[in-house]
Amino acid sequence: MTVNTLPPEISHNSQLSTISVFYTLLIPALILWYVYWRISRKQLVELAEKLPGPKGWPIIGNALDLTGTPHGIVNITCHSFYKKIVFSEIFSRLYSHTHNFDNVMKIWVGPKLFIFLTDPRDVEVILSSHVHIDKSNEYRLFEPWLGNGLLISTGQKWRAHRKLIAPTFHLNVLKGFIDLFNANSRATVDKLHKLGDKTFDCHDYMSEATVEMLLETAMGVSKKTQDKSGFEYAMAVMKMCDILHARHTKLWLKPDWIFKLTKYGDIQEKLLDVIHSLTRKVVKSKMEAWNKGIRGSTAEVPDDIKSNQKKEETQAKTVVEGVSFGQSTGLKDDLDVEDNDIGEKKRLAFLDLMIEASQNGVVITSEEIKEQVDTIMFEGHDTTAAGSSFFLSLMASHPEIQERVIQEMDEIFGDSDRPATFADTLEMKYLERCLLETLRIFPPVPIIARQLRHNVKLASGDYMLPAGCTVIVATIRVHRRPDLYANPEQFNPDNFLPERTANRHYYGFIPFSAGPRSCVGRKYAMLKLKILLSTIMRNFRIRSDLTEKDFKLQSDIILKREEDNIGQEIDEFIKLGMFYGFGPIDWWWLGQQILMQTIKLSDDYTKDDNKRKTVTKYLYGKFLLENMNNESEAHDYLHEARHLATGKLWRVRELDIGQESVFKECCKLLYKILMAMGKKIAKSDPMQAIRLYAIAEKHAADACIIPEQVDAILLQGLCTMDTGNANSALLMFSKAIFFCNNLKLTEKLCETNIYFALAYVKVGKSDEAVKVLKKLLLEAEQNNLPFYVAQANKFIGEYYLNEGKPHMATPFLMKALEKFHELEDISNREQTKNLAAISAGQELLPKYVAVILKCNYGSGFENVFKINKWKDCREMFWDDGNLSSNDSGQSLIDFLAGRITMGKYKRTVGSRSYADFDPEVLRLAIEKRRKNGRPYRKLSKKYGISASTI
Ligand code: HEM
Repeated sequence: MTVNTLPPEISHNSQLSTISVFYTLLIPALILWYVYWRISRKQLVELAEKLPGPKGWPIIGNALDLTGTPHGIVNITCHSFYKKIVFSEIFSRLYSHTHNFDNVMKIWVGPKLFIFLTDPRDVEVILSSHVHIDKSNEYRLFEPWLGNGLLISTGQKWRAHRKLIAPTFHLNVLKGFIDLFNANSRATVDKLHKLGDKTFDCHDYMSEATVEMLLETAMGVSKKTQDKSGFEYAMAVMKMCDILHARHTKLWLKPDWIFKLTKYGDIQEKLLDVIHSLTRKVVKSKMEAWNKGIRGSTAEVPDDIKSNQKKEETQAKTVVEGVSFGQSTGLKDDLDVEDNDIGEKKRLAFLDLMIEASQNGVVITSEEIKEQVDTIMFEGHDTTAAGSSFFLSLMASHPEIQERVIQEMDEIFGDSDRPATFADTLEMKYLERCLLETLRIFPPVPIIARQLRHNVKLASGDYMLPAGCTVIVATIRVHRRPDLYANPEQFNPDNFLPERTANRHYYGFIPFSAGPRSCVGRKYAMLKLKILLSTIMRNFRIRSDLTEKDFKLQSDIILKREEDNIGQEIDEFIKLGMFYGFGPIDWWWLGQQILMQTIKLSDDYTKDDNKRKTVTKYLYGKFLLENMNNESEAHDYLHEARHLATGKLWRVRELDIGQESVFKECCKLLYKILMAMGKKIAKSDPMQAIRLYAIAEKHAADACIIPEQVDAILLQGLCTMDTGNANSALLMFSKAIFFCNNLKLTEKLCETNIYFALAYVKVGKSDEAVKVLKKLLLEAEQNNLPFYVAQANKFIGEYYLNEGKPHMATPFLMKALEKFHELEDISNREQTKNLAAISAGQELLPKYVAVILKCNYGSGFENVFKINKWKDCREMFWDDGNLSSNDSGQSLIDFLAGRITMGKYKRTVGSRSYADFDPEVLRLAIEKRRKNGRPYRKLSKKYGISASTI
C-alpha cells in the first residue's frame, strides 16, 4: 500500500501542473497539425478562400451551424417575398445562409469543405458529368443498411449494375404494374374509409401503401410474403433515417466505434434486423417462385381490375416524352431509350432480372442482389411516401386547386369507379402539374452530395471547386429561385404549364436529380403516384387544420413534415401526470385527473403508431395498482397497453419513464396483479388460481424475469398438489428445476427441490424424496446457503423419524436445529427442537423403560427422575434431590409432553398412550403421594404400569 505523504495543497498543485502540461502540449500539437494540414491541402484551402461563405471559427469552421436539434423550430423570413416558412433549426440555418450568397456558398466543418450550388448552370456541370459520379463520404453511414447498392456504389461496379437495373424501370415494364398499382390504391382507400371522420397522419398510410406496391411490382412477390404489414418495415425505415440524420448532425456519433457504444448503435441493430429480415424473405420467396418456373409478380389482382390488362397491352408502344414522367423537357437519360432498343429478355421486372442475371453468369452475386433490393426498397418507398403526403397536405391547404383536380377526375372517369388505365394517367394533366409543383416546392430529396476528385470550373462565375471538397446540389434552393419561378414560395401548379417549362433551364427542376446518376425509379414513381393519388382524389376531399405556412420541415435525409403540436402536448401531460401521480408530493388525486385527461387526449392520436396512447394507459394502470390498490381496473388498462405495445420497440426513456420497453413494463405489472389475485383465491378455488398463475407465468416470460416465472410455476405446482394431482405437480416442479439449472438460479433451485420432494412424498415415493433432499443438501452446502442446509437436514430427519429410525433422524435434526438457531429463525427452530426431542426421546425410551423395570418397586419413578437429572445436569445419581422444586423432573415431563403435543409421533407403552398424561396432574400427584408417605404404587397402577411387572 502506498501512502500519500504530501500535504494536500502540494498534491493538488501537482494535479494542476499535470493538467497544465497536458494543455501546454495539446495547443502546440493542434497548431502544428493545423499548419501541416493547410500545407498539405494548400490548393484546396487557397481555392476555397476565393469562394463566398459565412464566417467560421478557426479550426472548427462553421461546425456550430450543424449543432442543434433537427426538430427544433425557428421561424425564418425568406429574403424577397417575406413569406414565413417554418423549418427545423439546422435546416433553416443552412437554408438562410444560402440566401445570403448568390449561387455558390462554402462552409467548413472542421477540416471538411462543403460547397453548396444553387445555380442550374453549375448544377448541370456536376450532374451531367460522367466523371463526378462519386457519392460523398456522408453516404458511408448507409453502408450497414444498403451495402454497396446502386445509391452508394461507384466506378465499374456502379456502371455495370446501373446498366442492368435501369431497363427494369422502363415504361413498358411499368405498364405491366398498372393493375397492381390500382389494386393497392384501392386497398389504401378502403383503409382510409374505415377511419371515418378521424384526423390522421396521411404519411403513415402512404408509407404502408408504397412499401406494399414495391413488394408486389418491382420485387414481384405478394405483400403477404411478410407476416406483418408494410407498416412495420416503413416505420423501421423512418427510424433508421432518424438515426442516420443524428449521425450527420451530431459529429461525435460519426466514428463507428463511438456510435456502437451509444443507445443509437443498439437501436440501429434492431431496426436493421426488421429491415433485412424483410429483404431476405423477399429474395427467398422470389427465388422459390423462379425455381418453379414462375416469372413476373406472384401477387394476386382482383378480377374487376384484371379485366383491363388486355386493353393496356395494346397500348404498350406509346412513347411519352417531357415532364409527364419526371424528366425536364429536352433531357434524356438511360431510362428514355426507345422501345426498340430493349430486347424482349430485358423487359423483366427488377427482381426477376436480378435473379436471372445471377443464375446465368457472374454479373451479380446473391449478396449484391440483397444490397440492390435494400436500396430499391428504401429509395422507392420513402421518397414516394413523402411526395404523396406533401401532395395531399397541399391539396388540403389549397381547396380551390383541390377542386380543379377533382373536376379533372370527374371529366376522365365520370361516375365510374373503374380502375385507371395508362391512357388515363396521360390525361391527368392538372393532377400531374400539381404533383410536379409539389416536388418542386417540397423535393423529397432536398440535397444531393458528390465527392470531387478533380478541380471543376463553375459556369455561373469565375469560381473553381477544388478536388477533395464535397459538392452539395441544393435542390430545394434551386427550385425556389425567383429567376426560375415567379413567386417561388407560392404553390402554383401553373409553373408547369408547357409554355413555362419549355423556357426554363433544364436543370432548374431536378427532384429526381439528372444525368447519368439520376433516379432510376422516376418513371415508376410518377406512374405509381398518379394512380395512387388519383384514386384517393376520386374518393375523398382532403381537409386539414394546418395551412401551408404552418408546415414544419424536418431536415432529414428525405424531406418530411415535422410532428404536430398534439404529440408534444400529450408528452407534456404525461410528464405532469407522472409528477403528480407518482412524485414526491402527495398530490396523487391531481395526477389521477391529469392521467385521465391524457387518456382522452391520446385516444384518437394514432399517428405515432399509438405510442403515446399506450404509454398513458400503462401509466394509469400503474397508478391504479400502486396508489389505489385497484387490481382489477389496473389489470384492464395494463392489458390494453400491453396489447398495443406488442411487437413494438418503443423506448419510453424519451419520456423520462426510464424502463426498457412499455411492453415489458406492462407484463411485469400484470404479473404482479395476477400473482396477488391467485394467492387470494388459492385456498377457496385452486383451479382458478392455477389459471391465473399460468397467465402470470407467461407475462413473466415476456418480461424476461425468469425467477418470477419460476415462482409462478411453483405456485401452480403447489395448487395442483392441493387439488390432489401430485403427479402433475411433479411435472411442474421439474419444469421449474429445468429453468433454475439453465439459468443457474441456485437459491430458487433449492426451494424448488423442497417442493419436488414434497410431491414425491405425496405420490408415495418417499425414497425418491429423500434422494432429492440429499442432493439439495449438497447443493446448499456447496453454495453456502444455510437456510436450505437447515431445511434439507430437517426434512431428511423428519423422513427418518417417520420411518421409525430415530437413530438416523437425530443427527440431521440436531444439525437443522443448530442452523435455524444460527439463523435466528424462531418458528423453524422451535419446530425442529420438538422433532429433535422426539427423535432423541425415541432413541432413549427403551433404555428408560428398561431402567424403570429394573428399579425396585417403591422408587421407580424417583429413579427415572434421577436418571433424567443426571442426563441433563450430571447431578450425583445418589443425591436425593428435591423433585418438587428443581426442573429436572419437569424436563422429563416436558419431554413426555413434547411427544404428546407432536401427536403424530405418539407411541404407546404397555396398554396406555402417553397422550393420556397430563404433565401437571402427574407432577402434583407424585408430589402429593410422596408427602403422604404412600408413594407411587397406586399412581403406577393408574398410569398402567402393573404392580406385578414392577
Ligand atoms: C418521388 C419519388 C422519388 C424521388 C423524388 C427520387 C429522387 C432521387 C434522387 C434525387 C436521386 C439521386 C440521389 C443522389 O444522387 O444522391 C435518386 C436516386 C435513386 N433513386 Fe430515386 N426518387 C424517387 C423514387 C424512386 C423510386 C420509386 C425508386 C425505385 C423504385 C428509386 C430508386 C433510385 C435509385 C436506385 C437511385 C440511385 C441511382 C444511382 O445512383 O444510379 N427512386 N432518386
